[in-house]
Amino acid sequence: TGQREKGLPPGPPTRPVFGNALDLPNEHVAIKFTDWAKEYGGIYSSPDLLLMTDTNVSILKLKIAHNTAIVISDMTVVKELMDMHAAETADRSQVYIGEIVTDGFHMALAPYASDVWKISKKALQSFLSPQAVDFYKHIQRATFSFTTSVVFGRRCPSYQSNDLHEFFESVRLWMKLASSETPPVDLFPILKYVPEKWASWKSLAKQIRTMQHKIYSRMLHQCEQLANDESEDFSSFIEQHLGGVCLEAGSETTSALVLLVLHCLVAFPKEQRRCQEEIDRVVGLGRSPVISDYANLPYIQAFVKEVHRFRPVAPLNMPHSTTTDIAGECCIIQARVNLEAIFELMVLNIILDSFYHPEEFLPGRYLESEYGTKPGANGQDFRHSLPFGSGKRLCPGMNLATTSASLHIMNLIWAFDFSTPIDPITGEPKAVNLGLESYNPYEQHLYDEDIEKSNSDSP
Ligand code: HEM
Repeated sequence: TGQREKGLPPGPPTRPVFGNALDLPNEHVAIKFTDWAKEYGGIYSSPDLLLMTDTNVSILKLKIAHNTAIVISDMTVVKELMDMHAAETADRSQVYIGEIVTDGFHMALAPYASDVWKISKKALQSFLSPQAVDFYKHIQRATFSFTTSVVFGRRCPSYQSNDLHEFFESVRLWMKLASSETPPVDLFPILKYVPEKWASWKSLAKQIRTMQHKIYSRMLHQCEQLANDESEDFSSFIEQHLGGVCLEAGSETTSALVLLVLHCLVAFPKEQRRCQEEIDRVVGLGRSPVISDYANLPYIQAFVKEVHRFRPVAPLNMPHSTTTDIAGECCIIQARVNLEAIFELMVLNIILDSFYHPEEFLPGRYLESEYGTKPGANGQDFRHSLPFGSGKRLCPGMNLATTSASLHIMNLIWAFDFSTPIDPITGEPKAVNLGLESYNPYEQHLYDEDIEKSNSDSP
């Protein structure tokens, strides 16, 4: 025990029984991993490693005991193992404490082959897809689904469903028919006798009638079928847990991202000013930002990408586990090995080669190249989804998180100035601590100085 098996990538020297467990600090394990990555390269191994995932978020601290952990910090290896061998590296190893707390119903901890993961994944795809994250459509779908479940005993889990599309199309046509485009037939009943070829409103009314009949009879038919077919209904227990999993996985992470952005706005006032100038130019004072504005705010987008790189919310990702042996170009990895894709992007040796001044906060790098890499660097294996994991376990809430964080960030930048308090002794703004320890407790004090904007009427 504690010895590195033959065939594993190189790694730090081990001790009998403990392996490398004693070499790991209690906090900020990512930094230790990063030091080892500098020494042993983009992939290395550590037998009998006691892993801690460190998310920079105080409430989430998982301890996972394993025999062997493989730490990856090289984008090409991430691509090979997590993308090209996605199915074989999509497992999670058992977390005993997690089993006690969740009875095995937690999607993020569930084995890849389990029903819990498969059912949860399918359910989340329907309401966390990019289309579903369009909030306006989402509200339409939710209210429609609520009514259909009461009336027809059937939810409408997707905005893509025919029922929903056809129904709202029929509503749109109804509205058109009821608008001023239609002559006032009830006021002038003689209009009823105008032949249809000169009264397009008559054709429209018949078209709506046909549509409605088709939709409602189909839904009734489905309802009758459902009464005899329970296979489509997934366990309410999983459903119940899924909501909790999303709350757990989604709320703290998204708020951590927004807080990290605020932290960097405070720490980098020049960049803050540039974000504000951009939003003032694009959105102006008369209304608050909406999600469609984000596409027109390249500097703010670059700022957020730089925050993801500079201080990732989940620098260690979540460990994946292998289901079979993998003979990759980079190495041979046995089954049931833990893969830790680490994203401490600021200091990784491979990343040091890819970015200009990687230790500095420079949003402009993302205006110069897609992934912020320096000219000539091999950026082909990079991707913007990296902070959300990889392969089959890629965060299903990525679109929701991106949309909701973007909305918060735009509105905060639009409405407020952010700064540290003035030091009463020096009369200067207090220094900003950008070290890892300053994440928690979150110490920065934020001030709203732009009262005019924050009080302005917004639609
Ligand atoms: C800034 C916000 C977020 C970040 C940085 C983030 C990051 C991550 C990461 C790194 C993983 C592990 C991926 C892997 O194993 O490769 C993950 C998994 C997951 N996330 Fe997120 N996440 C965020 C928001 C959300 C939201 C809003 C939801 C849901 C509403 C969500 C639901 C989940 C779930 C269910 C999993 C488990 C997926 C699985 O094991 O198959 N996350 N997330």
